[in-house]
This record gives sequence, C-alpha cells and structure tokens, in this order.
Amino acid sequence: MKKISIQGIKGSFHEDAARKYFGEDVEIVECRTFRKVCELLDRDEVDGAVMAIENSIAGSLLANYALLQDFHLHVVGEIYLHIQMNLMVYPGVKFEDIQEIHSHPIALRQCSEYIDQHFGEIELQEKSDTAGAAQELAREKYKDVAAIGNQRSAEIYGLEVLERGVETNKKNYTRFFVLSKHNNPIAGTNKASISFQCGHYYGALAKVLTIFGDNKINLTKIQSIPIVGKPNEYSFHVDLEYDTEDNYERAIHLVLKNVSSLAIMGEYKKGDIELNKP
Ligand SMILES: O=C(O)C(=O)Cc1ccccc1
Repeated sequence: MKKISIQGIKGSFHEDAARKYFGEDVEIVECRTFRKVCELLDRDEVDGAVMAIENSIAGSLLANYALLQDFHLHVVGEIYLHIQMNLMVYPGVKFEDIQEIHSHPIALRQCSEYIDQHFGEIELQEKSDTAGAAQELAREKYKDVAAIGNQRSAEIYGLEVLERGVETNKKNYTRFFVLSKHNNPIAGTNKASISFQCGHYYGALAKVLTIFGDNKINLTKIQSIPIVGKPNEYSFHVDLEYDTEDNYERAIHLVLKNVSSLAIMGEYKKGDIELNKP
C-alpha cells in the first residue's frame, strides 16, 4: 500500500485531500511539520506527500513554496478541496457550556464571523491542525471547549457536531500539491508549475509573460518568493495551463533564453475546483 505523508494527524483536511486524490487505498503518515513531510519524502520513507499550497481566502503558503525549492520535490498533481467547517464538542456538551474554541489558525480565521456573532470575546486557541484540536478535545473530555474542523475528524474522534457550515465564505477552497521525490513524466498533462529568476533590467519579467501569451499559455498564478541571502531579489513561481504540450514546450524553450535560471517543478493534470458544488 502506498504511504503518503501529510502535515497534521488523521482526520485533517490534508487527509481529506489525500483521500480525494488517492482513494482509500493509501496509508496516511502523520507529520508534525511540513518540513518533516518533505524529509520523509526525501529519505524515500514515503511514496508521496500532499501539501497545502494556497487557500482561496488566506492566500499562498509561502513557507511551503520555499520547502519545495529547498527539497527539489516534484509536483505530480493538484487537488482543490472545498473547505467546510463544523463546530464540534464532546458528546452531550451544550452550546452555552462553550468557553474556548480550538483549531488551526486558518480555520479560526475562516470562521471569525460566526465566532464573533455567537461567542463574542471567547478565548481562541491555535492548534497545529484541526484534527489535532478535535483529538485533544476528545482525549481530555473537555466539557467547555469546542473544536472547529471537518466531518471526518468528528467521526474519527467521536465528537458531536453542534453546527455545520460555520465558515464565513462558502466558496472556500484549499489547493494542495501532490508531491513526489522522483519525476515520472505522465502523458496527457495540461498544467505545469515552474519557478524562474530573471535579471534586474527593464521589461525582464514582461518579456517572459509575453512569450507565454504568444504561445497560447494561460497563466493561472504568479507568486514571487524572496531569495534567502539575496535581499530585494525574488524568484517567480508560475502555474501555466496549456491545450497542447507542443505549445508549452515551445514557450519553455523561448523563456529559457530570457531568464537567469528556470526549474520545472512539475507537469500534471489540472485538478477540478468544482466551483458550483453546494
Ligand atoms: O488543519 C487541517 O486540518 C489542515 O489540513 C490544514 C488546513 C486548515 C484549514 C483549512 C485547510 C487546511
């Protein structure tokens, strides 16, 4: 059975993402940090990893972009997960008993309107993942704490869901990368993630972007990342969608002549964002 490392514990949104991509037939390997996720992959102790890279509300996880670069990992796929949050308690605990809410900081932020409306100045505790908050609540049998997380964590840790859909914005998606240490090219790709640096002269970046446009390549994301040790210099991480691999290869060939360095992080099949799902 394939082993897939994730940050956080079983029940987290990372497990949801891994299951959406790989199905039930994988072993989830829990890691405390994203660095550990990459280390296990680098040491060939797992076959793949799933890592959040951006959220439609909170934005990019820049530290994860930096890890991809440091560990030279390959992006072999992507997953968009519709994030729905639930307010969960130890069975029997009532709404009026809740004195604290525990969850991942992004989850707390995404539910701030609901929390403000129903709990006002309640104490919020940040945990390293939503499922970890749920597990601790269940283990310690807290009678005055609620956790915020997904349905899977409520089921695994035996919590009662007091309210579903407590996220402020219902169009809340997180994008995850599927990572591999080894690059096994697949046929029929239509998306790529690349990273490049260009010189400090006028029009340098514009020239690169024009090449993509001229070759019918659709840029879906551009993210600048500071280069450690080189203040005021950045690398650009770009996601590209293409109709034909020929167009893509021609564009990359031309771009190579206009950048100081370029790395192809991966070519893969684009994930379905399912925007119209309820
Ligand atoms: O804490 C989790 O369950 C995670 O997988 C991280 C996360 C937190 C909030 C939204 C999406 C992913």
